[in-house]
Amino acid sequence: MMLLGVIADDFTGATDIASFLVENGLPTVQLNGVPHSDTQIDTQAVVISLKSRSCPAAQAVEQALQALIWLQRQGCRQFYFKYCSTFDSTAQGNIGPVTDALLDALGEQQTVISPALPVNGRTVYQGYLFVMEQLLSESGMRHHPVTPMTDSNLLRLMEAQATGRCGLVNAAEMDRGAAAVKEKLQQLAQQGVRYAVLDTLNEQHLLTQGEALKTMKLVTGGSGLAIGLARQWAQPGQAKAQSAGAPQGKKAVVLSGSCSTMTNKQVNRYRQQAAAQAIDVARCINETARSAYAAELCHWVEHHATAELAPLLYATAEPQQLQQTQQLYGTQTASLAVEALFSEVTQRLQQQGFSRFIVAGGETSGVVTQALKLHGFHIGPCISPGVPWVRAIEQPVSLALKSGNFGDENFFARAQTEFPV
Ligand SMILES: Nc1ncnc2c1ncn2[C@@H]1O[C@H](COP(=O)(O)OP(=O)(O)O)[C@@H](O)[C@H]1O
Ligand SMILES: O=C(O)[C@@H](O)C(=O)COP(=O)(O)O
Repeated sequence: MMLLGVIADDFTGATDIASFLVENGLPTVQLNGVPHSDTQIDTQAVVISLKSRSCPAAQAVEQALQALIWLQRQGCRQFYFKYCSTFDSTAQGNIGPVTDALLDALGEQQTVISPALPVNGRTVYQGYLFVMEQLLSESGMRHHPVTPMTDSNLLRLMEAQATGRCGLVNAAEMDRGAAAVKEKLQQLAQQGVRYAVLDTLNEQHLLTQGEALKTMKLVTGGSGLAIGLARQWAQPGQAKAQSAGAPQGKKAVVLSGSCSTMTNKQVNRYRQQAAAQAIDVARCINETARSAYAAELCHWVEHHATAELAPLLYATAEPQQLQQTQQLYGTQTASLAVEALFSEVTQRLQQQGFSRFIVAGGETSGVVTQALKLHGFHIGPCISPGVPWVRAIEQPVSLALKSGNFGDENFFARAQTEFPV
Protein backbone atom coordinates (compact mmCIF):
# COMPACT_ATOMS: atom_id res chain seq x y z
CA MET A 1 0.00 0.00 0.00
CA MET A 2 1.29 3.45 -0.94
CA LEU A 3 1.56 5.57 2.19
CA LEU A 4 3.78 8.53 1.51
CA GLY A 5 4.20 10.59 -1.66
CA VAL A 6 7.18 12.93 -1.80
CA ILE A 7 7.63 15.79 -4.27
CA ALA A 8 11.33 16.76 -4.31
CA ASP A 9 12.50 19.97 -5.98
CA ASP A 10 15.80 18.49 -7.19
CA PHE A 11 17.44 15.15 -7.86
CA THR A 12 20.02 14.99 -5.06
CA GLY A 13 17.29 16.10 -2.67
CA ALA A 14 15.18 13.21 -3.92
CA THR A 15 17.85 10.55 -3.42
CA ASP A 16 18.61 12.13 -0.03
CA ILE A 17 15.07 11.72 1.29
CA ALA A 18 14.60 8.34 -0.40
CA SER A 19 17.72 7.11 1.37
CA PHE A 20 16.48 8.23 4.81
CA LEU A 21 13.07 6.65 4.20
CA VAL A 22 14.66 3.32 3.27
CA GLU A 23 17.18 3.46 6.12
CA ASN A 24 14.32 4.03 8.55
CA GLY A 25 12.30 1.08 7.36
CA LEU A 26 9.99 2.37 4.62
CA PRO A 27 10.40 0.67 1.20
CA THR A 28 10.81 3.50 -1.31
CA VAL A 29 11.23 4.01 -5.05
CA GLN A 30 12.41 7.22 -6.71
CA LEU A 31 10.83 8.34 -9.98
CA ASN A 32 12.48 10.97 -12.12
CA GLY A 33 9.80 13.41 -13.22
CA VAL A 34 6.07 12.72 -13.17
CA PRO A 35 5.28 9.39 -14.90
CA HIS A 36 3.05 9.68 -17.98
CA SER A 37 0.83 6.84 -16.84
CA ASP A 38 -0.13 5.03 -13.63
CA THR A 39 2.34 2.33 -12.69
CA GLN A 40 1.92 -0.58 -10.35
CA ILE A 41 4.88 -0.28 -7.97
CA ASP A 42 5.31 -2.57 -5.04
CA THR A 43 6.49 0.01 -2.51
CA GLN A 44 5.20 2.11 0.37
CA ALA A 45 6.71 5.47 -0.50
CA VAL A 46 7.41 7.17 -3.82
CA VAL A 47 9.71 10.14 -4.27
CA ILE A 48 9.16 12.13 -7.46
CA SER A 49 12.21 14.18 -8.36
CA LEU A 50 11.60 17.44 -10.18
CA LYS A 51 14.18 19.91 -11.40
CA SER A 52 12.27 22.93 -10.18
CA ARG A 53 14.42 24.49 -7.48
CA SER A 54 15.59 27.44 -9.56
CA CYS A 55 12.54 27.61 -11.87
CA PRO A 56 10.18 30.57 -11.96
CA ALA A 57 7.41 30.05 -9.40
CA ALA A 58 4.62 29.40 -11.95
CA GLN A 59 6.59 26.60 -13.57
CA ALA A 60 7.53 25.03 -10.22
CA VAL A 61 3.89 25.17 -9.10
CA GLU A 62 2.68 23.50 -12.29
CA GLN A 63 5.19 20.65 -11.96
CA ALA A 64 4.43 20.14 -8.25
CA LEU A 65 0.67 20.01 -8.88
CA GLN A 66 1.14 17.43 -11.64
CA ALA A 67 3.21 15.34 -9.24
CA LEU A 68 0.55 15.70 -6.53
CA ILE A 69 -2.23 14.53 -8.86
CA TRP A 70 -0.20 11.47 -9.85
CA LEU A 71 0.61 10.63 -6.22
CA GLN A 72 -3.04 11.06 -5.22
CA ARG A 73 -4.04 8.64 -7.98
CA GLN A 74 -1.65 6.06 -6.53
CA GLY A 75 -3.51 6.31 -3.21
CA CYS A 76 -0.85 8.09 -1.10
CA ARG A 77 -2.18 9.10 2.29
CA GLN A 78 0.35 11.79 3.12
CA PHE A 79 2.31 14.23 0.95
CA TYR A 80 5.75 15.71 1.56
CA PHE A 81 7.23 18.68 -0.30
CA LYS A 82 11.01 18.17 -0.06
CA TYR A 83 13.27 21.19 -0.53
CA CYS A 84 16.85 21.77 0.49
CA SER A 85 18.06 21.61 4.09
CA THR A 86 19.53 25.04 3.37
CA PHE A 87 16.15 26.31 2.07
CA ASP A 88 17.72 27.07 -1.35
CA SER A 89 15.44 29.36 -3.33
CA THR A 90 15.89 32.22 -5.76
CA ALA A 91 15.15 35.84 -4.87
CA GLN A 92 11.64 35.30 -6.26
CA GLY A 93 11.39 32.10 -4.20
CA ASN A 94 9.23 29.19 -5.28
CA ILE A 95 9.05 27.26 -1.97
CA GLY A 96 6.26 29.57 -0.79
CA PRO A 97 4.15 29.43 -3.97
CA VAL A 98 4.53 25.64 -4.27
CA THR A 99 3.54 25.15 -0.62
CA ASP A 100 0.49 27.40 -1.09
CA ALA A 101 -0.56 25.58 -4.24
CA LEU A 102 -0.24 22.16 -2.60
CA LEU A 103 -2.20 23.30 0.48
CA ASP A 104 -4.97 24.68 -1.72
CA ALA A 105 -5.12 21.58 -3.92
CA LEU A 106 -5.43 19.39 -0.83
CA GLY A 107 -7.96 21.71 0.82
CA GLU A 108 -5.68 22.11 3.87
CA GLN A 109 -5.15 25.20 6.01
CA GLN A 110 -1.78 24.50 7.63
CA THR A 111 1.58 22.86 7.12
CA VAL A 112 5.03 22.80 8.69
CA ILE A 113 8.43 24.08 7.57
CA SER A 114 11.15 21.69 8.75
CA PRO A 115 14.40 21.90 6.75
CA ALA A 116 16.63 20.58 9.57
CA LEU A 117 18.96 17.61 9.18
CA PRO A 118 21.02 17.48 12.40
CA VAL A 119 23.20 14.54 11.26
CA ASN A 120 24.54 16.88 8.54
CA GLY A 121 24.72 19.94 10.80
CA ARG A 122 21.50 21.65 9.69
CA THR A 123 19.58 22.78 12.77
CA VAL A 124 16.84 25.33 13.42
CA TYR A 125 16.70 27.46 16.56
CA GLN A 126 14.15 30.23 17.21
CA GLY A 127 13.30 29.97 13.53
CA TYR A 128 16.90 30.61 12.40
CA LEU A 129 18.58 28.03 10.17
CA PHE A 130 22.15 27.00 10.96
CA VAL A 131 24.72 25.12 8.86
CA MET A 132 27.04 23.52 11.41
CA GLU A 133 28.03 26.35 13.75
CA GLN A 134 27.19 29.15 11.30
CA LEU A 135 23.98 30.94 10.46
CA LEU A 136 22.85 29.97 6.94
CA SER A 137 23.57 33.48 5.67
CA GLU A 138 27.14 33.33 7.02
CA SER A 139 27.83 29.87 5.59
CA GLY A 140 29.19 29.04 2.12
CA MET A 141 25.56 29.17 0.89
CA ARG A 142 25.84 32.95 0.58
CA HIS A 143 28.03 32.32 -2.49
CA HIS A 144 25.77 29.74 -4.19
CA PRO A 145 25.90 30.25 -7.98
CA VAL A 146 22.12 30.10 -8.50
CA THR A 147 20.40 30.37 -5.11
CA PRO A 148 22.60 32.46 -2.79
CA MET A 149 21.08 32.52 0.72
CA THR A 150 21.56 35.83 2.51
CA ASP A 151 18.89 35.56 5.22
CA SER A 152 18.68 32.82 7.89
CA ASN A 153 15.27 33.56 9.35
CA LEU A 154 12.84 30.96 8.03
CA LEU A 155 9.74 32.90 9.09
CA ARG A 156 10.91 35.95 7.16
CA LEU A 157 11.98 33.87 4.12
CA MET A 158 8.65 32.05 4.04
CA GLU A 159 6.49 35.14 4.48
CA ALA A 160 8.41 36.91 1.69
CA GLN A 161 7.59 34.06 -0.72
CA ALA A 162 4.13 32.88 0.33
CA THR A 163 0.70 34.39 0.87
CA GLY A 164 0.04 33.49 4.51
CA ARG A 165 1.51 34.10 7.94
CA CYS A 166 4.30 32.02 9.43
CA GLY A 167 4.67 31.02 13.10
CA LEU A 168 7.10 29.01 15.21
CA VAL A 169 7.09 25.87 17.33
CA ASN A 170 10.16 26.55 19.42
CA ALA A 171 12.76 24.15 20.82
CA ALA A 172 11.31 24.21 24.35
CA GLU A 173 7.91 23.21 22.96
CA MET A 174 9.56 20.51 20.85
CA ASP A 175 11.27 19.17 24.01
CA ARG A 176 7.84 18.71 25.62
CA GLY A 177 6.94 16.03 23.04
CA ALA A 178 4.41 15.25 20.32
CA ALA A 179 1.26 16.20 22.25
CA ALA A 180 2.69 19.65 23.08
CA VAL A 181 3.67 20.18 19.44
CA LYS A 182 0.20 19.24 18.23
CA GLU A 183 -1.34 21.63 20.73
CA LYS A 184 0.91 24.49 19.58
CA LEU A 185 0.06 23.78 15.94
CA GLN A 186 -3.63 23.97 16.79
CA GLN A 187 -3.15 27.29 18.58
CA LEU A 188 -1.28 28.66 15.57
CA ALA A 189 -4.03 27.42 13.23
CA GLN A 190 -6.66 29.19 15.34
CA GLN A 191 -4.62 32.39 14.96
CA GLY A 192 -4.70 31.91 11.18
CA VAL A 193 -1.03 30.92 10.93
CA ARG A 194 -0.63 28.88 7.77
CA TYR A 195 2.99 27.71 8.08
CA ALA A 196 4.75 26.63 11.28
CA VAL A 197 8.54 26.59 11.36
CA LEU A 198 9.74 23.73 13.57
CA ASP A 199 12.79 24.30 15.74
CA THR A 200 14.98 21.20 15.50
CA LEU A 201 18.21 20.64 17.39
CA ASN A 202 18.58 16.88 17.36
CA GLU A 203 17.23 13.58 16.09
CA GLN A 204 14.82 13.27 19.03
CA HIS A 205 13.12 16.42 17.75
CA LEU A 206 12.68 14.72 14.36
CA LEU A 207 11.10 11.68 16.02
CA THR A 208 8.75 13.99 17.95
CA GLN A 209 7.82 15.69 14.68
CA GLY A 210 7.12 12.32 13.03
CA GLU A 211 4.76 11.40 15.86
CA ALA A 212 3.03 14.79 15.91
CA LEU A 213 2.62 15.00 12.11
CA LYS A 214 1.59 11.50 11.09
CA THR A 215 -1.92 12.68 10.27
CA MET A 216 -0.99 16.04 8.71
CA LYS A 217 -1.93 15.78 5.03
CA LEU A 218 0.94 17.95 3.74
CA VAL A 219 4.31 18.42 5.38
CA THR A 220 7.28 20.32 3.95
CA GLY A 221 10.95 20.16 4.76
CA GLY A 222 14.40 18.75 4.15
CA SER A 223 15.03 15.04 4.54
CA GLY A 224 15.32 15.00 8.36
CA LEU A 225 11.58 14.98 9.01
CA ALA A 226 11.43 11.84 6.84
CA ILE A 227 13.34 9.99 9.57
CA GLY A 228 10.55 10.71 12.04
CA LEU A 229 7.73 9.97 9.59
CA ALA A 230 9.28 6.76 8.25
CA ARG A 231 9.59 5.44 11.81
CA GLN A 232 5.86 6.09 12.25
CA TRP A 233 4.85 4.38 9.02
CA ALA A 234 7.37 1.50 9.01
CA GLN A 235 6.27 -2.03 9.81
CA PRO A 236 8.42 -3.85 12.40
CA GLY A 237 11.17 -5.97 10.87
CA GLN A 238 11.14 -4.18 7.49
CA ALA A 239 14.40 -4.63 5.54
CA LYS A 240 16.67 -1.57 5.59
CA ALA A 241 19.25 -1.63 2.81
CA GLN A 242 17.93 -2.61 -0.59
CA SER A 243 20.20 -4.89 -2.57
CA ALA A 244 18.32 -3.90 -5.76
CA GLY A 245 20.07 -0.52 -5.51
CA ALA A 246 23.64 -1.77 -4.98
CA PRO A 247 26.20 -0.29 -7.42
CA GLN A 248 27.14 -2.13 -10.59
CA GLY A 249 28.92 -1.38 -13.87
CA LYS A 250 32.60 -1.33 -14.71
CA LYS A 251 33.24 1.98 -16.48
CA ALA A 252 32.90 4.83 -14.01
CA VAL A 253 33.29 8.61 -14.09
CA VAL A 254 33.02 11.44 -11.56
CA LEU A 255 31.23 14.62 -12.74
CA SER A 256 31.25 17.62 -10.42
CA GLY A 257 29.18 20.73 -11.12
CA SER A 258 28.72 21.95 -7.57
CA CYS A 259 30.64 25.00 -6.32
CA SER A 260 29.82 24.42 -2.64
CA THR A 261 32.48 24.66 0.04
CA MET A 262 32.38 20.90 0.65
CA THR A 263 32.55 19.97 -3.04
CA ASN A 264 35.55 22.26 -3.49
CA LYS A 265 37.28 20.34 -0.70
CA GLN A 266 36.25 16.99 -2.20
CA VAL A 267 37.52 17.95 -5.66
CA ASN A 268 40.82 19.20 -4.23
CA ARG A 269 41.31 15.90 -2.39
CA TYR A 270 40.32 13.73 -5.36
CA ARG A 271 42.65 15.61 -7.74
CA GLN A 272 45.50 14.19 -5.65
CA GLN A 273 44.15 10.66 -5.97
CA ALA A 274 42.90 10.30 -9.54
CA ALA A 275 43.05 11.80 -13.03
CA ALA A 276 41.16 15.09 -13.02
CA GLN A 277 40.33 17.69 -15.64
CA ALA A 278 38.87 21.17 -14.98
CA ILE A 279 36.15 22.35 -17.35
CA ASP A 280 36.88 25.59 -19.17
CA VAL A 281 33.60 27.54 -19.03
CA ALA A 282 34.73 29.77 -21.94
CA ARG A 283 34.53 26.71 -24.20
CA CYS A 284 30.98 25.86 -23.07
CA ILE A 285 29.22 29.10 -24.02
CA ASN A 286 28.95 28.67 -27.79
CA GLU A 287 26.90 25.61 -28.79
CA THR A 288 29.08 24.38 -31.66
CA ALA A 289 32.33 24.89 -29.80
CA ARG A 290 30.77 23.15 -26.78
CA SER A 291 30.01 20.03 -28.78
CA ALA A 292 33.59 19.70 -29.99
CA TYR A 293 34.80 20.36 -26.45
CA ALA A 294 32.50 17.65 -25.02
CA ALA A 295 33.93 15.14 -27.52
CA GLU A 296 37.47 16.11 -26.50
CA LEU A 297 36.66 15.69 -22.79
CA CYS A 298 35.06 12.29 -23.36
CA HIS A 299 38.14 11.15 -25.23
CA TRP A 300 40.20 12.15 -22.19
CA VAL A 301 37.82 10.32 -19.82
CA GLU A 302 38.02 7.15 -21.93
CA HIS A 303 41.80 7.31 -21.83
CA HIS A 304 41.78 7.30 -18.00
CA ALA A 305 38.90 4.90 -17.48
CA THR A 306 41.01 1.88 -16.65
CA ALA A 307 42.69 3.43 -13.61
CA GLU A 308 41.70 2.15 -10.18
CA LEU A 309 39.82 5.36 -9.39
CA ALA A 310 37.48 6.88 -11.98
CA PRO A 311 38.53 10.08 -13.81
CA LEU A 312 36.97 13.37 -12.67
CA LEU A 313 35.60 16.22 -14.80
CA TYR A 314 34.82 19.29 -12.72
CA ALA A 315 33.36 22.77 -13.20
CA THR A 316 33.65 23.24 -9.44
CA ALA A 317 35.22 26.62 -8.68
CA GLU A 318 36.06 28.71 -5.60
CA PRO A 319 33.80 31.76 -4.98
CA GLN A 320 36.25 34.29 -6.45
CA GLN A 321 36.76 32.39 -9.70
CA LEU A 322 33.02 31.72 -9.94
CA GLN A 323 32.28 35.41 -9.52
CA GLN A 324 34.69 36.30 -12.33
CA THR A 325 33.05 33.80 -14.68
CA GLN A 326 29.60 35.07 -13.80
CA GLN A 327 30.62 38.67 -14.39
CA LEU A 328 32.10 37.74 -17.75
CA TYR A 329 29.15 35.73 -19.14
CA GLY A 330 26.22 36.40 -16.82
CA THR A 331 25.15 34.04 -14.03
CA GLN A 332 22.42 32.24 -15.93
CA THR A 333 24.33 31.93 -19.20
CA ALA A 334 27.34 30.47 -17.40
CA SER A 335 25.39 27.98 -15.32
CA LEU A 336 23.23 26.83 -18.26
CA ALA A 337 26.33 26.46 -20.45
CA VAL A 338 28.02 24.28 -17.83
CA GLU A 339 24.85 22.19 -17.43
CA ALA A 340 24.59 21.77 -21.23
CA LEU A 341 28.21 20.60 -21.32
CA PHE A 342 27.56 18.00 -18.61
CA SER A 343 24.47 16.84 -20.47
CA GLU A 344 26.37 16.29 -23.70
CA VAL A 345 29.33 14.66 -21.95
CA THR A 346 26.95 12.27 -20.17
CA GLN A 347 25.21 11.21 -23.37
CA ARG A 348 28.54 10.58 -25.08
CA LEU A 349 29.91 8.61 -22.13
CA GLN A 350 26.78 6.48 -22.05
CA GLN A 351 27.36 5.66 -25.73
CA GLN A 352 30.96 4.80 -24.83
CA GLY A 353 29.66 2.22 -22.32
CA PHE A 354 30.03 4.15 -19.06
CA SER A 355 27.48 2.89 -16.57
CA ARG A 356 28.57 4.19 -13.14
CA PHE A 357 28.25 7.94 -12.57
CA ILE A 358 29.27 9.75 -9.40
CA VAL A 359 27.82 13.26 -9.64
CA ALA A 360 28.18 16.28 -7.36
CA GLY A 361 25.50 18.97 -7.36
CA GLY A 362 21.71 18.97 -7.42
CA GLU A 363 21.15 20.75 -10.75
CA THR A 364 24.06 18.84 -12.23
CA SER A 365 22.56 15.54 -11.06
CA GLY A 366 19.24 16.51 -12.67
CA VAL A 367 20.97 17.19 -15.96
CA VAL A 368 22.93 13.91 -15.86
CA THR A 369 19.88 11.81 -14.96
CA GLN A 370 17.80 13.45 -17.69
CA ALA A 371 20.59 13.01 -20.25
CA LEU A 372 20.73 9.31 -19.39
CA LYS A 373 16.93 9.12 -19.83
CA LEU A 374 16.46 7.26 -16.55
CA HIS A 375 12.89 7.07 -15.29
CA GLY A 376 13.41 5.77 -11.78
CA PHE A 377 15.76 4.34 -9.18
CA HIS A 378 16.03 1.55 -6.67
CA ILE A 379 17.70 2.95 -3.55
CA GLY A 380 20.92 1.25 -2.52
CA PRO A 381 23.42 1.46 0.33
CA CYS A 382 24.25 4.77 1.93
CA ILE A 383 27.70 6.26 1.14
CA SER A 384 27.30 9.28 3.44
CA PRO A 385 24.17 10.46 5.27
CA GLY A 386 21.74 11.53 2.54
CA VAL A 387 23.77 10.09 -0.36
CA PRO A 388 22.93 6.53 -1.38
CA TRP A 389 24.01 4.54 -4.41
CA VAL A 390 20.97 4.23 -6.67
CA ARG A 391 20.39 1.90 -9.59
CA ALA A 392 18.21 2.71 -12.57
CA ILE A 393 15.04 0.62 -12.69
CA GLU A 394 15.08 -0.16 -16.39
CA GLN A 395 18.79 0.04 -17.34
CA PRO A 396 22.04 -1.32 -15.90
CA VAL A 397 23.23 2.11 -14.74
CA SER A 398 24.27 3.10 -11.20
CA LEU A 399 24.61 6.61 -9.83
CA ALA A 400 25.70 8.38 -6.68
CA LEU A 401 23.99 11.78 -6.74
CA LYS A 402 25.71 13.91 -4.12
CA SER A 403 24.22 17.08 -2.79
CA GLY A 404 26.78 19.84 -3.14
CA ASN A 405 27.15 20.21 0.60
CA PHE A 406 27.05 16.57 1.66
CA GLY A 407 29.71 13.91 2.20
CA ASP A 408 33.17 13.95 3.74
CA GLU A 409 36.34 15.15 2.00
CA ASN A 410 37.19 11.65 0.76
CA PHE A 411 33.70 11.04 -0.63
CA PHE A 412 34.56 10.46 -4.31
CA ALA A 413 37.17 7.79 -3.55
CA ARG A 414 35.11 6.20 -0.77
CA ALA A 415 32.07 5.85 -3.03
CA GLN A 416 34.23 3.52 -5.13
CA THR A 417 36.55 1.75 -2.71
CA GLU A 418 33.96 1.01 -0.02
CA PHE A 419 31.38 -0.18 -2.56
CA PRO A 420 33.28 -2.40 -4.99
CA VAL A 421 31.24 -3.73 -7.93
N1 LIG B 1 32.64 27.29 -12.92
C1 LIG B 1 31.35 27.59 -12.99
N2 LIG B 1 30.95 28.78 -13.47
C2 LIG B 1 29.62 29.07 -13.53
N3 LIG B 1 28.63 28.26 -13.15
C3 LIG B 1 28.98 27.05 -12.68
C4 LIG B 1 30.36 26.67 -12.58
N4 LIG B 1 30.40 25.44 -12.05
C5 LIG B 1 29.14 25.06 -11.85
N5 LIG B 1 28.27 26.02 -12.22
C6 LIG B 1 26.81 25.97 -12.13
O1 LIG B 1 26.43 26.13 -10.78
C7 LIG B 1 25.26 25.37 -10.50
C8 LIG B 1 25.56 24.48 -9.32
O2 LIG B 1 24.37 23.94 -8.87
P1 LIG B 1 24.22 22.46 -8.37
O3 LIG B 1 24.69 21.49 -9.40
O4 LIG B 1 22.80 22.32 -7.91
O5 LIG B 1 25.20 22.38 -7.12
P2 LIG B 1 24.82 22.43 -5.57
O6 LIG B 1 24.35 21.06 -5.22
O7 LIG B 1 26.07 22.83 -4.88
O8 LIG B 1 23.69 23.40 -5.39
C9 LIG B 1 24.94 24.58 -11.77
O9 LIG B 1 23.95 25.25 -12.50
C10 LIG B 1 26.27 24.60 -12.51
O10 LIG B 1 26.14 24.44 -13.88
O1 LIG C 1 18.35 18.79 1.76
C1 LIG C 1 19.48 18.84 1.28
O2 LIG C 1 20.40 19.53 1.73
C2 LIG C 1 19.74 18.05 0.03
O3 LIG C 1 18.89 16.96 -0.07
C3 LIG C 1 19.48 18.83 -1.19
O4 LIG C 1 18.39 19.30 -1.42
C4 LIG C 1 20.56 18.88 -2.11
O5 LIG C 1 20.60 20.00 -2.95
P1 LIG C 1 21.98 20.47 -3.59
O6 LIG C 1 22.84 21.02 -2.47
O7 LIG C 1 21.63 21.48 -4.62
O8 LIG C 1 22.60 19.28 -4.20
